[in-house]
Amino acid sequence: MITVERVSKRYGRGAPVLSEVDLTLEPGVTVITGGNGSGKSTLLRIVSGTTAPTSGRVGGVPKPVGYVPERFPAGMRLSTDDYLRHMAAIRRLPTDVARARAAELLARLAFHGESTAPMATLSKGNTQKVAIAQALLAEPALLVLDEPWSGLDDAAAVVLGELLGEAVDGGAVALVTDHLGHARRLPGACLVQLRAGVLQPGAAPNSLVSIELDRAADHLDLLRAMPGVVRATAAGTRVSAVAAREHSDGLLAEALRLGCSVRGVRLQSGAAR
Ligand SMILES: Nc1ncnc2c1ncn2[C@@H]1O[C@H](COP(=O)(O)OP(=O)(O)OP(=O)(O)O)[C@@H](O)[C@H]1O
Repeated sequence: MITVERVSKRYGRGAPVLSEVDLTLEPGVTVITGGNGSGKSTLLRIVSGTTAPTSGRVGGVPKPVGYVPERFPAGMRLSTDDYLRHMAAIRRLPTDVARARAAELLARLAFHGESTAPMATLSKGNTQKVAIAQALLAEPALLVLDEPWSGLDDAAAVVLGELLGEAVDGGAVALVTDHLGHARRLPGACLVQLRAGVLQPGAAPNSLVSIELDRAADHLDLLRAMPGVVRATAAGTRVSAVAAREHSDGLLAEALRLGCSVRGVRLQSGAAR
């Protein structure tokens, strides 16, 4: 469990950006919501250890930490391959393990960039895929993701939800901002809001629907790309999908149109932690 205790932050002599923030982070996904400038990125940087609070403390941070900043450094001359090798070395990952994990992550995210070219030449989405890959290289116990869905295409957005689900299933703590609305649909996601640097306690239960489909595996990519689909995995010809409740009718209609048969539909309630 990570404890954020009375954390305040001001930059220079400016007004406080965070005021006495108290927060407990448990394994699972915690989504920080709030308007522009409310202090979300600052809080994430403090929890990730990249910025020091002006007062207060963060305790119990497990290692390793994977961090995706809101803005990846621009103009990187390193190639994707060299950058991921470098990040793996910093985390003391064995070379062969790191190479295999990087290849797996880039393949799952459908990275289509030139991995030997300078990262500065990559598209926004491909750069974001590298940012996500480096954060997940060492199977982090704490994942701090600042707008990680930004720039991702629909298919990669679904894969990121799956990767996050796998990390959390493995016991990781994930602290996320996401103005696109993907994170709040993840199972069990806990939402907390910042308003002008003050944390507003409370959580919104998010309703999700589990859908089991037969004769569906050939359509996995199409189903994954449907709006509101949080995850979809295939086993044999069957597909298990989890979708936001407001999108489940659309998903079922499309599945039937594709010739799948519906084996089961179950409402999940993402209980607030
Ligand atoms: N390094 C910095 N130096 C000075 N001021 C900063 C710095 N970083 C952030 N700020 C200021 O702190 C306030 C909160 O910024 P922060 O980026 O944490 O908010 P945010 O909620 O993530 O915003 P957004 O949704 O727009 O990304 C803003 O007024 C911002 O200008």
